[in-house]
Amino acid sequence: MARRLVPVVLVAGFLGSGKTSLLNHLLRGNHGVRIGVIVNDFGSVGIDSMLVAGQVDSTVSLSNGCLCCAVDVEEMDTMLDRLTRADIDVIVVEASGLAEPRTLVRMILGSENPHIGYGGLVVLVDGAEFETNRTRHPELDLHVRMADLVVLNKTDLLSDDEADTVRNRIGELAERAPVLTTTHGRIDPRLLFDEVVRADDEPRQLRLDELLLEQEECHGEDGHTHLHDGYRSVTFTSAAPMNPRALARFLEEPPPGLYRVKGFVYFGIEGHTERYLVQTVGRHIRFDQAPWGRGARRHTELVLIGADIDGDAIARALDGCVSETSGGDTGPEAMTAVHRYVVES
Ligand SMILES: Nc1nc2c(ncn2[C@@H]2O[C@H](COP(=O)(O)OP(=O)(O)OP(=O)(O)O)[C@@H](O)[C@H]2O)c(=O)[nH]1
Repeated sequence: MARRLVPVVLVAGFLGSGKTSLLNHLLRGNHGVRIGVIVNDFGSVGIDSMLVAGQVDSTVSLSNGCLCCAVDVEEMDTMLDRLTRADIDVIVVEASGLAEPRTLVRMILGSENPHIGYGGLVVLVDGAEFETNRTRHPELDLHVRMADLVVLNKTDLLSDDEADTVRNRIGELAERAPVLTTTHGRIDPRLLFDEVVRADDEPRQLRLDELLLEQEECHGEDGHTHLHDGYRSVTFTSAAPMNPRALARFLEEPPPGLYRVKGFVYFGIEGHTERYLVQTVGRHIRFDQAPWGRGARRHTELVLIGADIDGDAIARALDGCVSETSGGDTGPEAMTAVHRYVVES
């Protein structure tokens, strides 16, 4: 079996854009997922980590300033290592409002920890302050461009027209990244990580986050009804093998709004008939090879998740990646298109 990887999700955004709010929202509505948190405070007082909903055990706080300049890769690896040993399902790094996301992305992609995988760069935008902030800090445009997912926050402070204007601006910058519109960072956690089914679901004491969730539900404030915001998932299956070049092209140039793809693929090419597990976040692609279970039917099954995606167009594009419809090109050499993304375990 391929090793289970702990995704590391990076949450960035300018000062006050709503990162801590989003993190707290994830911690409260975690659907049983064990979330490890690295909070990167700017300055010597760990304010942000104090604001993170009581999850002190699983929080590693950096009180020595901005992550991108104060922590080298080895130090980051030590923190990630500590969290992966603690039986964590996902790690969320909240970057300080001044951190440079590019450095963080490089740190995760360059990490030598074999237990972690890149979980995506989420960039928050303060809808009310975006134009002012980007005038003063032009580098914010670059941050939005790099995002795998943009969260347009604080829309309660905007009229519909103003929200459209900011959304269009983000669309120009981020081109294909999905844009979620929300308040108080309330996005659907399932966009960032999978729900986990545990064998030990027997009666037990509620954890703090579950208590908080229950309290929110009592007050009718559970975010679930507001979460969806155009987010949806599409499933694709094919019994016929997939064309590696065509599928790689599809993943490299994902349709607008597509954020994640996960599942397994059957290429059926001589010497490459094993099961290829695929995970993408934005344009970051990863394949792992794994044997088929005994008696398992050879086929492809993908789940595609995004915001405002066109399910029919995606289905048509993937139908076009099935070998028999894509017109040949399926010799063993075609597998190089996929093998460059295979991670040896
Ligand atoms: N009106 C409104 N206020 C919000 C929203 N989201 C966050 N806030 C408020 O904005 C302030 C900043 O939010 P945080 O979540 O702390 O932002 P942050 O990005 O972690 O801030 P820094 O750590 O300073 O970079 C807080 O007072 C929040 O309560 C929103 O959608 N609407």
